[in-house]
Amino acid sequence: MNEQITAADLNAEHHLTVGGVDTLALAEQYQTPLYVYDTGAIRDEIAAFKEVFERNHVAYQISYASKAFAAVAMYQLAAQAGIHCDVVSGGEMYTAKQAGFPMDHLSFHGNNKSLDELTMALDSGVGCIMVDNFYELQLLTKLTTEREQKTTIMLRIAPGISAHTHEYISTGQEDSKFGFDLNSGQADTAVKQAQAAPYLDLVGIHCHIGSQIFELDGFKMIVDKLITVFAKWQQELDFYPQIMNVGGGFGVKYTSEDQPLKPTEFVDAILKETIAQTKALNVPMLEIWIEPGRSLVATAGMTLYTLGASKDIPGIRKYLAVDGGMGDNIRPALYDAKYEAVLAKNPSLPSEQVVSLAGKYCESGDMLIWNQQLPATQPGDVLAVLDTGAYGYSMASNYNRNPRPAVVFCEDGKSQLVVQRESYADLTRLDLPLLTPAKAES
Ligand SMILES: Cc1ncc(COP(=O)(O)O)c(C=O)c1O
Ligand SMILES: N[C@@H](CCCC[NH3+])C(=O)O
Repeated sequence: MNEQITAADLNAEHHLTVGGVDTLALAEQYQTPLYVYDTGAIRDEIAAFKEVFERNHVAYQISYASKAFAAVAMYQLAAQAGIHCDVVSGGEMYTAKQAGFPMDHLSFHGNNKSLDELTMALDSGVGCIMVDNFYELQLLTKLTTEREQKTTIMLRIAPGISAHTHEYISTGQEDSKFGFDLNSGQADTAVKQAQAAPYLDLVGIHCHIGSQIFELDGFKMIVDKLITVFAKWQQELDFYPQIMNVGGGFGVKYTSEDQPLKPTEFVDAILKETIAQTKALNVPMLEIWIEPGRSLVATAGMTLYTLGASKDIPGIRKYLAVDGGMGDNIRPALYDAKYEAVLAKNPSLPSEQVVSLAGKYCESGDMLIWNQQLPATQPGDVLAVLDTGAYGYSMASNYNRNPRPAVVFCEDGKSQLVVQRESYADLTRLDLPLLTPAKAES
């Protein structure tokens, strides 16, 4: 059996369950493709992060990076769990607002926030703006001065440290579009400008080195580098950051080949390094913020698909096609990301075939999994692709005019639809007919 599934995940009929709900019943009730989440697992991850901070007696904030999975119900779950959220667009901010999320618990990120988005953040009382560049700093200084509105900010710093991950999801290196460059002194200038802005309250420094990180080194390096800079800023600029935000990026296990540390082990190491370095450099102990996205939701989610066509090329490969693909999970095509799938009706059956799981989109690259071992299958069987909870639904598209799937939350044996399946009518809702009058036949 797939090592990510245990006997406890199967019910008496050997069907795969999620949050105690039978996945075959979910496929039947809500149709496929379907994103399903074990929300108890998300709550457990949040509780585990809190426990590490509390065990180390460090003041903290957990800010869920909602780009990983944003929906009204997810912001509500985050609010129930008492954590903050990050948003990176007017759309995410709006969704959080619609969810009734406390806006002062939002942080607003982005490397090109528009005037409209910044105004929306100020109008709705967003808790902290993560200023990314000089253009934004000037815009925000002007806006807050005109409005005479005190606004809490942090500066996002590019520390010049590369994380060992896919280059598209590595963000901390010097050559990055995000943040004020530390090594060239841009960050020092930004601190001075923020200090001079009458309505900006610079409470801390932010840094995020990338996503799906498996090693501690990068995190330890940013802690060391930031605290060294903080010591310098104390002396030279009389600037004492209260908060050090180390971002997210904690790697998760997608396949049996992945051997990540537990997300909480990353945090434990970050806290211990911070305690040691602040003591060593005589910097007051900092409040630590983290921004986990993937690690809160990835393994709590899976996607259910129904098998359809197959193509067996003798001596080459057997393709099995599912009723979704790159429109609901772009990660394999975009990052060569790996996933594993199981047969929902009995994940413990022995493997009888090696297949490659194709999507239904008009692209040869629309492949979800290469070389997956599976028991015997037939059209109509439900497959569960595991660990799709992060950057699946949130990066979904309507490519080929396929409606996006529904999302269902499951917990304690009960399921709840939280995002409806798009309909064909939804697809044309924003389309307008051609205005040019038909040419008269001559
Ligand atoms: C600023 C920032 N914070 C947090 C995250 C969340 O990262 P992850 O989903 O890898 O935890 C990201 C995405 O990489 C990010 O850009
Ligand atoms: N979307 C990426 C992660 C990007 C993180 C955003 N800064 C992924 O699926 O892995």
